[in-house]
Amino acid sequence: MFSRITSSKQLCVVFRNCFSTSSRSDVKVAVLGAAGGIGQPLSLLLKQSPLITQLALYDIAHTPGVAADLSHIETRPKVTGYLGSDQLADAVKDAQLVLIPAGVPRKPGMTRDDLFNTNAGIVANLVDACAKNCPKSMIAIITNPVNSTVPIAAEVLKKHGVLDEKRLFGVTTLDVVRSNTFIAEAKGLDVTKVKCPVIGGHSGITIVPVISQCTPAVSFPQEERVKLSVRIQNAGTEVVEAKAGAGSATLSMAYAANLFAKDLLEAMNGTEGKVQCAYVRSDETEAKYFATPVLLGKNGIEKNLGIGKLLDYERNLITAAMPELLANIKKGEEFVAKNVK
Ligand SMILES: NC(=O)c1ccc[n+]([C@@H]2O[C@H](COP(=O)([O-])OP(=O)(O)OC[C@H]3O[C@@H](n4cnc5c(N)ncnc54)[C@H](O)[C@@H]3O)[C@@H](O)[C@H]2O)c1
Ligand SMILES: O=C(O)C[C@H](O)C(=O)O
Repeated sequence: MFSRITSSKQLCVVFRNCFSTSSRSDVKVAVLGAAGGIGQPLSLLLKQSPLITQLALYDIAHTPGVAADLSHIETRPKVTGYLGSDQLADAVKDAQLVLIPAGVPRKPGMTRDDLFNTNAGIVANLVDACAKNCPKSMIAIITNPVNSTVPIAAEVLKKHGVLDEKRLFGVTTLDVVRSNTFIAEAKGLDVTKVKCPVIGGHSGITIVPVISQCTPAVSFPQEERVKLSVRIQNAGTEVVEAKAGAGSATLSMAYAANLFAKDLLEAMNGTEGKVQCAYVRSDETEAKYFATPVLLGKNGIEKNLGIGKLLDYERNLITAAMPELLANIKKGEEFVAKNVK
């Protein structure tokens, strides 16, 4: 091939074609809270994506350093840093995907709902900027309490008249990642082949692992199934306690959010068959928001794949989750009604 090249212009074309990626259009991804425990490793993982052309990093502290550091990596996304509320609009302007891990994490003894008072306002403010500057963007909320911050985001977008429920996600991928890991460990399976859906919400008993739908199929005596399900529900707390005051899951969360973002970006780019569990607007149960597997497409959620067949035990877990989930959703909606103009 190279023997037939006669000019430097031709060489450039060959070089570009050899190293081109599957996507040629501009894809801007913004991370809000990019200097945090999740934000930094997540941004590092996103910096490795050939599907992203601009990686916009926003935080209220430390983004110039994080952006300068990441910008030296020899990968496709161009990194830009934004610091403080004056630069928020530019950070999200025309983004196709906004990932939000901004806000405070738990300390031992706290529930995710204990973060509501601090994080509700942070999420409302960041989503307000998205509504104004990138109204068609996919928005993926990581900030806890996810059960409430997703309804908050929806209500803010609704106030601006730009809510598209197919483009709003609560990121619950870490629950799936944990289930896959724990099941593979328990059964001695290749963890890369294990896929276990987790549905419901993202806090304590609202997390509902559906081990009966795991692939490959696995069976457990009931006592062991209960123990494993409870461990999955409490896995976040396991990390909070191990970190002993220094925060919650950051590295595994960055891995999980990157997995979710990768599948969503690929689906937006036309790859078919990408499925992830996510906490989304739902008609599956009486809860307005409920995590289930969703088929991703160019415009976000192509199809909600639903709850599927459950064991009585799993159905009972949903029943037990419902009061807390409904209260969390109501709390988020009421926050916007009372506090956001
Ligand atoms: N969805 C999940 O599965 C999951 C998993 C782990 C953690 N989380 C949640 O993610 C959030 C972040 O966790 P972390 O460990 O990265 O916390 P962190 O404290 O390490 O980082 C949070 C970052 O947010 C920034 N920030 C605060 N207010 C902001 C604002 N108004 N605008 C922009 N940035 C702002 C901070 O400066 C900080 O850099 C927490 O709420 C945590 O509970 C969710
Ligand atoms: O447990 C937390 O507070 C963080 C996160 O929601 C998790 O599941 O690790």
